[in-house]
Amino acid sequence: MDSMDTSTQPIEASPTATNVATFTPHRHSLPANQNMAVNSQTFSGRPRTHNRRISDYSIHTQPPAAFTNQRSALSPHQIRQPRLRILPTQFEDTASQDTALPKTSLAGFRKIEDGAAQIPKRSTSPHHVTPLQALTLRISETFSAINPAYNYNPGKNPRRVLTKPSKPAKNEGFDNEEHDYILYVNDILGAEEGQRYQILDILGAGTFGQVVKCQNLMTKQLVGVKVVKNKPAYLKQSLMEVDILKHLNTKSDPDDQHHLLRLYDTFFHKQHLCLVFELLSVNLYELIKQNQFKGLSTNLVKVFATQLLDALIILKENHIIHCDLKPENILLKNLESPAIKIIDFGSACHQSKQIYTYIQSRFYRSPEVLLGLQYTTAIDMWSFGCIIAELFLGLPLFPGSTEYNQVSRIVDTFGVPSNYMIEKGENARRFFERTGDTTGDPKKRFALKSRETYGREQKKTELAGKMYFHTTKLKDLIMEYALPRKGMSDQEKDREKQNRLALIDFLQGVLKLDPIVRWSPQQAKNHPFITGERYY
Ligand SMILES: Nc1ncnc2c1ncn2[C@@H]1O[C@H](COP(=O)(O)OP(=O)(O)OP(=O)(O)O)[C@@H](O)[C@H]1O
Repeated sequence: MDSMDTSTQPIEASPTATNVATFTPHRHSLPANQNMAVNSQTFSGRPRTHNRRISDYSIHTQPPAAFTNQRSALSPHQIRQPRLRILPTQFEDTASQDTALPKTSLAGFRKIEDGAAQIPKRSTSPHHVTPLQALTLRISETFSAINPAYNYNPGKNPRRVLTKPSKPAKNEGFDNEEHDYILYVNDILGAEEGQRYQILDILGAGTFGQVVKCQNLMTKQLVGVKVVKNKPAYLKQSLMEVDILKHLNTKSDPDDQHHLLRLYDTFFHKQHLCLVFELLSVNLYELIKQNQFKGLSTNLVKVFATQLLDALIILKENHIIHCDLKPENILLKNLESPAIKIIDFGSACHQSKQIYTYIQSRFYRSPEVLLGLQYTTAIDMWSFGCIIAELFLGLPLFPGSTEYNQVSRIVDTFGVPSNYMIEKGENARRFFERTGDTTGDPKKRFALKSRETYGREQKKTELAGKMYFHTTKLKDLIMEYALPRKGMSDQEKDREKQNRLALIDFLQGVLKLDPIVRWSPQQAKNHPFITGERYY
């Protein structure tokens, strides 16, 4: 096992693990009583790359009865494994024909984003104060009315801390033990005129630091500020992110037309590098989750795919590899339209200056990286294919629980890679062995080792991966997923069928095992799934 592979360990295995996402989907198609009889389980997934996070998510769902007997043994840290299955015969109202974002999710996001929505509304009468208002919003006035000596001074309020852990430990007490700057609401980042940012809220925390919503005190512009950890390795890698974003923003995409994050400014605050970004909205993983993991319509998937390909063309032209493309790193610009941006260039590199071999988040890790081959911008196309399938299906296409499990899922769907990939790949002989069989395809002389053989050789127990779908065949998976919708006309059914056939062909092109023949973003952009031409 790769020494950096944290995939088989519980989440605390990653020294920098910071993000733990908890997901609670339920399926509308289940009877209400089944939805209530929740059976909560967890699986460790969302692995991170070199020294990066493992997230862990819980899925609360009741499995369709037909599949309950297909469960395989659970690993100790997978005791609450999800048992979500897609029943081919199950009809769901998922495939909306338009490209609007799912309505339920928007409502959900607004609630989260607009804190005011949760504050009780004031009475329309200027004089009337309800008891609830008197004891909440107007508590200070109420105390003053009771005791004229009472004097409320907001300056004495305790500062609301946004960083976890919040105990000062390093950098003269400014940082916690994880080298993160301890952030408080309303504190100011930066000191120079025009570069002072008031902290409003936390947007996310990752391997490299924390991202906070801020307001520029001079221009009043709202921005996202990444406050990088105060550690040389993170600083060095983040300076690379700055270089790449500056190049992309100024040279490759000066007019901001290609769905790449904008970097506005950089400065240092108390020895922390701060990156000022345009403020974006929720990520595509959140969108799938808010849609109860049901998957998005083919039309909406197409809209996202087109924008991603546009961005990937620019990256390829500039020989830049993102190295960590996944739904969490694709953000909606706002909640009103499906416009997206790619973020997190913290793992990105120039194709000719590769530093790491252990890259990409496991679910989206390409065959060449898994096998330990030289890699190119084609690894982002593999991640792209996995993301597109996930947007449609609502669940990851290859949710590998370990590196072996990741490889075996890919082999189950697409077969064994060509001889040359296995012969040249530094890690390949861990997973594959030569077959004695000289009949059949001469380009395929290897077979995947059995789980038992792999476990014995690696001196660890390799557990069977969980099946989230009823089939490993891509065509069946796409064609049988929640179709047909109730009330669909024959014409609509035919259009949906065409869309799906085009999607299958598209995915087969961008998910080619061999990076040399895998489609480039430009090739993929000309496919009928994207152009809308009829697919036969
Ligand atoms: N410009 C932005 N606008 C809104 N939210 C953002 C923005 N940039 C980042 N975020 C939020 O902050 C999170 C962390 O950001 P980012 O992925 O850049 O950090 P990281 O430390 O590199 O994380 P990772 O561990 O995934 O590499 C994102 O998942 C996202 O939710």
